[in-house]
Amino acid sequence: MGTGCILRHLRCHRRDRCCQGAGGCVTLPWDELGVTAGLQHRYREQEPRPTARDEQHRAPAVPAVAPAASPGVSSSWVGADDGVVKSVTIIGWPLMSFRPPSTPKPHHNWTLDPSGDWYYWWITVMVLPILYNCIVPICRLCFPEVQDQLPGLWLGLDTLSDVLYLGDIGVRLHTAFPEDGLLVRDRSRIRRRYLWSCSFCWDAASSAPLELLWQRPAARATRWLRARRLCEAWQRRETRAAHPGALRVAALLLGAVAALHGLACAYYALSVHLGLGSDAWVCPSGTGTWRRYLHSFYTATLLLATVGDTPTPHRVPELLFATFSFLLGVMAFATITGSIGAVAGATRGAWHRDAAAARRLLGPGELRRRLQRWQPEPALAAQQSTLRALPPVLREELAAAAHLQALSRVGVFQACERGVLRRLGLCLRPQAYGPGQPVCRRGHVGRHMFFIRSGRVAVLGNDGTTPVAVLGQGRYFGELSLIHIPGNRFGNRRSADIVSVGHSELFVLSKQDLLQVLAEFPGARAALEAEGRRLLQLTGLMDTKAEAAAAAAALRAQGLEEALAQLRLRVAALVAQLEATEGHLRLRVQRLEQRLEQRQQQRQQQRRDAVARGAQWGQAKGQSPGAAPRAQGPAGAQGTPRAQGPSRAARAQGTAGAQGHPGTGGHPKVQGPSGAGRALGYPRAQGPSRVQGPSGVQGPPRS
Ligand SMILES: Nc1ncnc2c1ncn2[C@@H]1O[C@@H]2COP(=O)(O)O[C@H]2[C@H]1O
Repeated sequence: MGTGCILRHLRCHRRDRCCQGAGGCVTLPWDELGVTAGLQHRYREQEPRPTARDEQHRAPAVPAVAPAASPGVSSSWVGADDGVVKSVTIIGWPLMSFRPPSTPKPHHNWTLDPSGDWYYWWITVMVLPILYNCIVPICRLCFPEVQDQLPGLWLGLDTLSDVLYLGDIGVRLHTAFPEDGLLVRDRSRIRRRYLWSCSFCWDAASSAPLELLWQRPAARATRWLRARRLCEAWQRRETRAAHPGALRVAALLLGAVAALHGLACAYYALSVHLGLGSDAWVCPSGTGTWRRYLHSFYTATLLLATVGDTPTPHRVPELLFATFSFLLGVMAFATITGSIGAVAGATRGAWHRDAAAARRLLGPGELRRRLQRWQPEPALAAQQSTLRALPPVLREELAAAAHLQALSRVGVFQACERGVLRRLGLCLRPQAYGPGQPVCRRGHVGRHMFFIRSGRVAVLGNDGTTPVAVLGQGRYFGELSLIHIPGNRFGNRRSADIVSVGHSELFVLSKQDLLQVLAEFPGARAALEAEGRRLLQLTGLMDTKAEAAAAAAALRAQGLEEALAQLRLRVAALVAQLEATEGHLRLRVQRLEQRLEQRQQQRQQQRRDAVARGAQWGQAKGQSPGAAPRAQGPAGAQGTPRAQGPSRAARAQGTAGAQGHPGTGGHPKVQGPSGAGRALGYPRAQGPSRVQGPSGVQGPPRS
């Protein structure tokens, strides 16, 4: 939390309602949530503020529609606190205090906080009757003279311990219990939980008044069943002790002494049974009670410690007892060795050292109590770092193994193929949230979707304080702003504030990954969209007009797309036709050119032949040089009229059509294309009708 925020809080310290708005403080029903305000503010800014680009894509307006509690979603709220003003104090400084706008008049709810002082002192007191019942009745049973000497004292102590036992049941019926890191103070829930638990069975059995049926100290044997409470008391003592290691060693010694005491009593009872002083192994007779007890305790110590310095047993009961004691001793030795190792273990010691330092710094108060209840989540960080270090294939396998079970519990993915879940599992990032820590903030641009692995989150209403729904394990949220649902009034913005109720563990999936997965698996997308639409309709966040308009626009767009597709098809067919025609024409033009060339060659040959014949004819006549016939074209003599220069008509045609080129030996020029031919880009390709016939071929070049 920034300094500005703290100052703002200090300014509105005594107001009924904190300032609200972006960057300001938001009042939450702390008494309902049981959450520190500091946590709320600290994490308010967790989701990034919208960027300019996001602003462009934002929905037209964020409406002020009160989301109704959805019938399909549980809206029960647990963990309600006592409704008084909460404050956060650090080293004596009241940093902030909040009073909800409509705080109900606090009513006395007699419940004990299990981490509070009252409970701590009660359970410390309970150590005495439990120890009494574990140690004294067996002694009274095995040493009848002890029972007989002070019957009044034992009756009084028994009664007192029984009263305390019953009182303990009463205390347990009023002790709040933590759920997701929050205390449940609802008496009916506390009662129900205790009465249906195993603890109640043990407690009831340990308080059973069997002495009414059998007036012997052995009837109190069931009181031992309360020994579990002794362990709890010890653990609580440890959390407050400055030197928990020493406390554990003390507990170990106490346990050893109790075991030795029990064994000593059993040894004495066996000795009485075999006859006191009847051999060297049994307890000697003729001494006082205290002396006999000490002798028994000493022998039990030797037996249990497996020192082996005891007199040799001869009789069967003696042998059995000694063997049993040795076995017990071995087990006790192993237990003690292990416990000493645990005491020496650094991890817990370090935690306690840190916690003690933090407690000293924080002093008494709300924050200290919350710190005591706080449990770090080292597992998540370890998971992440381990996964990062692995090769991709192994990482995928591990991610699937780790997340598949949790993901398959998510309703919308239950029907999905395993491939979707595996793919999703690879993209998920676990994240832990503390009590009251915000996960999403209404109006912010959505960038992540969340799956609840454990714990619960509350969806807050429009006022940002009233929970409208509580989502538990296996549920998901934050999808509405990521997937495009036509008619969603909030568009790509969060439609509600979401806070973690207690300690919760979520899987976070980024928008990019979600869209990628949904693109690969359209079935999952359809399911998610259908579910989102249902939620929007239930919460009244669906703009039906916009939805209808979007549906109509989609229909129009679909029609246009279909028309466009048809148009594309027709164009493609035309292009194909054009290409075919073009190929065909090119082929024809080539063939015509070849034929033209052949004819031209033939005519040239004819012309050469005609000239040669003319020359022969002249020589054969033997004419004089003056009367030598002019080398006339064959047209003038006998030459083929075609070999002559082009006639006027032919020439006229030649200009329009293919004219022979005098300079190039009368090659006819193929007329350039016109119209479609030119459009084809083949200037020389002309239909055969345009290719000049032989009349177009010019006569032989003038030499
Ligand atoms: N009434 C509701 N019940 C359950 N979930 C809700 C309710 N209102 C909103 N949400 C979820 O809270 C999320 C807030 O962010 P989104 O709008 O992205 O998506 C929203 C839904 O997933």
